Amino acid sequence: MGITDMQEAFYYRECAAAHENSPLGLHYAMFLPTINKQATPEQKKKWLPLAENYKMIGTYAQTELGHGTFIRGLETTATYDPKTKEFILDSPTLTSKKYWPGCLGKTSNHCVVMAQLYTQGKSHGPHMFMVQIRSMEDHSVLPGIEVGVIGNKFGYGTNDNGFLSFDKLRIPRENMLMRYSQVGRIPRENMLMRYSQVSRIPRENMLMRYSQVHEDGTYVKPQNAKLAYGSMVLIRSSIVSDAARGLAQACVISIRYSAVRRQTEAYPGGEEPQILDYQTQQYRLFPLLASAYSLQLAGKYVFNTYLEVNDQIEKGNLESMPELHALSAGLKAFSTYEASAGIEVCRICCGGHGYSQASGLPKIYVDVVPGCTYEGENTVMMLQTARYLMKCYSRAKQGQKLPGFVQYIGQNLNKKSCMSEEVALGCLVMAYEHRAARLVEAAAMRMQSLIQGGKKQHEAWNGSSVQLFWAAKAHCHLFCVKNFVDAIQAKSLSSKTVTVMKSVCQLYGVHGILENLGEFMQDGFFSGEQVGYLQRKMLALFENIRPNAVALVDAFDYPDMVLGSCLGRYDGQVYQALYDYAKSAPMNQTEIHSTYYKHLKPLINPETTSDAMQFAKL
Ligand SMILES: CCCCCCCCCCCCCC(=O)SCCNC(=O)CCNC(=O)[C@H](O)C(C)(C)COP(=O)(O)OP(=O)(O)OC[C@H]1O[C@@H](n2cnc3c(N)ncnc32)[C@H](O)[C@@H]1OP(=O)(O)O
Ligand SMILES: Cc1cc2nc3c(=O)[nH]c(=O)nc-3n(C[C@H](O)[C@H](O)[C@H](O)COP(=O)(O)OP(=O)(O)OC[C@H]3O[C@@H](n4cnc5c(N)ncnc54)[C@H](O)[C@@H]3O)c2cc1C
Repeated sequence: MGITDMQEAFYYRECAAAHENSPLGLHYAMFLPTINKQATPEQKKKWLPLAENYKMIGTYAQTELGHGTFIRGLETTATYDPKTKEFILDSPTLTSKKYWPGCLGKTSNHCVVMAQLYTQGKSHGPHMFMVQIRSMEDHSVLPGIEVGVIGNKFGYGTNDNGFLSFDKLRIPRENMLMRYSQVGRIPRENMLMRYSQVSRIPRENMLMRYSQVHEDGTYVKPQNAKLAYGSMVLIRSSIVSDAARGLAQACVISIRYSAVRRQTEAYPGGEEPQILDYQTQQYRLFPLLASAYSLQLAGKYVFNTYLEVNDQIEKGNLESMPELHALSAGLKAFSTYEASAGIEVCRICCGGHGYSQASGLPKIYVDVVPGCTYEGENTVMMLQTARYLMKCYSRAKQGQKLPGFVQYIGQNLNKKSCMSEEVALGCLVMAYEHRAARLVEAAAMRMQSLIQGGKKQHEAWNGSSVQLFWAAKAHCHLFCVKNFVDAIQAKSLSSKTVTVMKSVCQLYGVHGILENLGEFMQDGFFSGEQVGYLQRKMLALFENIRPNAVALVDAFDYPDMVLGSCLGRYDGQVYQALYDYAKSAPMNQTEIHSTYYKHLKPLINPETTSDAMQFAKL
């Protein structure tokens, strides 16, 4: 299609087949970026044209039957043979078989494989290798490889997630993609070596962007071992917007439908009101609308931060890697948790029709919810963020200045809320900062008390991990609230837009406090009276947002073809669309279904079963 920008290409594909996870999804989302980010210029020159022109079609094969989260526990091995300058890839155990990678089972002819690197008898941890798994002539599986699909899943039916194992497959050193810290360049004649691959291929197939194996097998380690995790950080940074998009689309469908659907007399003999006028419907949907706006802003921020930090990394400055990791890991978890739960609420708010595929909501849900698992299981990601927050806390206690969004850590916790009837945005931010700072401190105190009580570091960590999770979640929630408030206050929006968007932002902050009241009140930061202000403000904001609710979802500007929903159509012709959808159901193409003759007729009219048997033989 000639679109070069990754995001634009994604939107184009979304329009063509919304939430139909593409069998080339991993090719675009991880295989191409991994070559781009983990490759040397020479190797990009060799592979990118092939991959961009769909000669090499690939995926990112890291997860195994036995390990997904714990990358350092992966069992696939890549052992360097200095005699032939090759790596021997092997799946030594049942649990080492790659399992889950998207587009692996039947589509890809290459994959980037994460394997434990062994050279000169020593292990150097997980590294990436470019491996051809199918012939580029006839797509047959190459010798030494077993590959297939993993079978039906909760969703993702259009993606051939697969399994893959190696039986002492020899691969070249050529693909260790390396641009920096090149100690001793790969001999030129090896670099541009024609890329052929069956059994004996030179050692250059190892992705050597950041680390390298010399021809004699000497290993040169990268500036930071986590650079090899870069592709995951990119996807995590993209998933936040992806989750926001799913939640926004679900809000469009459920709020438009709630403006069309009328149900139950408002009073005896009265007309049936739009269900959007029920306060309980507003209580469930309007905060989700606010969350969709908040997550969209958060998604933009984290992706822009990724681009900035990745730029620095490419120039050798790794200083902001930890902060980017903590931000992307935490927001990936926070956004997919919020979006998945929110899409389900949107579905339920549409009653029976929400349960129909005609609503478009099940498809959005099964497309977004695996985001809680892939690219780093959410709890594990939150704990990674907590790990970073603990380090910030101890630095704050030593009087060190903290970067960016973590400056609130270590603040004075004795103050009380400034919340008044007006519910100022600044008081909302202060409340979230206080909550997060308090939970970070509580987790740190818990860790310290366990260690002082004799627990080892890892025991204290596990014994504090619930509080660490709470702290990380509060940190991410603060980020989203503050980022939303900053956007409202910074935006040069028209006064009308600011008024409406300020209400949406206020609702996001107020609702988040009321839904997590214990964490905000545990230390008396809020008085009971101030909680009353918040409750009254929330109900007032529902009334304030109601007249603009449909306009606020129309503003997301998703075309009907992307929503794929009879309930969320722009023209509101819901019932005709549902009826047409039903009529078009394949089972309605015949008046009597063939199974009647075989299974029902013998029960209903046993005497005429013989006709049925005749029919069954047709
Ligand atoms: C276009 C839009 C598309 C959007 C939709 C796309 C759909 C895609 C479709 C589906 C696609 C699905 C595709 C898939 O699913 S692909 C498979 C995805 N799999 C994962 O994400 C695995 C998750 N696990 C991990 O990442 C690691 O094992 C973790 C991180 C958990 C531990 O790791 P490890 O055990 O090695 O480390 P450590 O815990 O000892 O910590 C050691 C230190 O390292 C630091 N550290 C750790 N990690 C990073 C990092 N990344 N950058 C910078 N630093 C990092 C860490 O802060 C710590 O620092 P310090 O505290 O010591 O200072
Ligand atoms: C739709 C889909 C697509 C995928 N695509 C790909 C792909 O293209 N390529 C690829 O390589 N992989 C892919 N995966 C695999 C995915 O990356 C892993 O499933 C994910 O990383 C989680 O690992 P796991 O399955 O081993 O879960 P586990 O880590 O076994 O998680 C199980 C439970 O254990 C808990 N747990 C694990 N470790 C810890 C810890 N340290 N502390 C506290 N709790 C812990 C988790 O919180 C979770 O509740 C895909 C998965 C899905 C569902």
